Amino acid sequence: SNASSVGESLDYKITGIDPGAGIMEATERAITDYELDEWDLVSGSSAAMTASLKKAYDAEEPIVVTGWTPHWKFAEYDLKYLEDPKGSYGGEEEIHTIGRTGLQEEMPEAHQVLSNFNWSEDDMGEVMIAIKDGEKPEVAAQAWVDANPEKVAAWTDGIEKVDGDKIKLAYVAWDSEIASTNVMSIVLTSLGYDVTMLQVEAGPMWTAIADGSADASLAGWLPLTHATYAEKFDGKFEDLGTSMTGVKIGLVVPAYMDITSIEDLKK
Ligand SMILES: C[SH](C)CC(=O)O
Repeated sequence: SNASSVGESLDYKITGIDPGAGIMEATERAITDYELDEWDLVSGSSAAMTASLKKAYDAEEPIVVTGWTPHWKFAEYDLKYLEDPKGSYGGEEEIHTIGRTGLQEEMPEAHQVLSNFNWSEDDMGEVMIAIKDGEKPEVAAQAWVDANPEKVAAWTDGIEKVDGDKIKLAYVAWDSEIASTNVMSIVLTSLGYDVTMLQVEAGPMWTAIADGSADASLAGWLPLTHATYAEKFDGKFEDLGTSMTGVKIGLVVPAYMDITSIEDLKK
């Protein structure tokens, strides 16, 4: 029998996430860069992608997903990134906190906490995995805050409490940002803020910060992943710095697949 090509075994489909995510733009770039002409990128959502990943993995079937680190899937499954010799996905990425331009003068205390916010892949992983295992996001976040008073104090020490000031945090339902936004919501609430978490798609998230309808977001993946949004809204947002470095986006497959590079998808 003729050995089916990788593409045939995958019906030439890459399982993506929400269409506005930067990883989707990077994957369209990879399809061009690697001349994957017969391939289609299927959009959906982060939750749908992880459901498809589980289904394929449990059946030990082939699958290629748009993946990123940090993410609980690497703790759950034996996965690997496909090498990206043409650099379609960039190199080391960072998670930035972004704020609307008036934030510092109007909400100095929140601006300071948001600027101070930083945590590790392990910190985020604890919250993400608890949520994956069925915990409500706000419960998982509260448990992490309760267990890490010294890490939270490093963000909030010396910052005056406020009296019910309203603040709106915009985010996209990526597991990483569900975790960080729920933790920050709890921390800002402990400082007296009345916090609203606004879950939107990536484009509307950046738009909300730029037009001031949201105050801040912990979901700015830069320098490459959200480069298009950062350029589009240049001058209309403030970069409050990184909450995590050494993060990554790319194409991810189960370790049981015997391909190692995006180049191998052409075979
Ligand atoms: C899915 S990554 C967290 C961010 C992005 O791709 O826009």
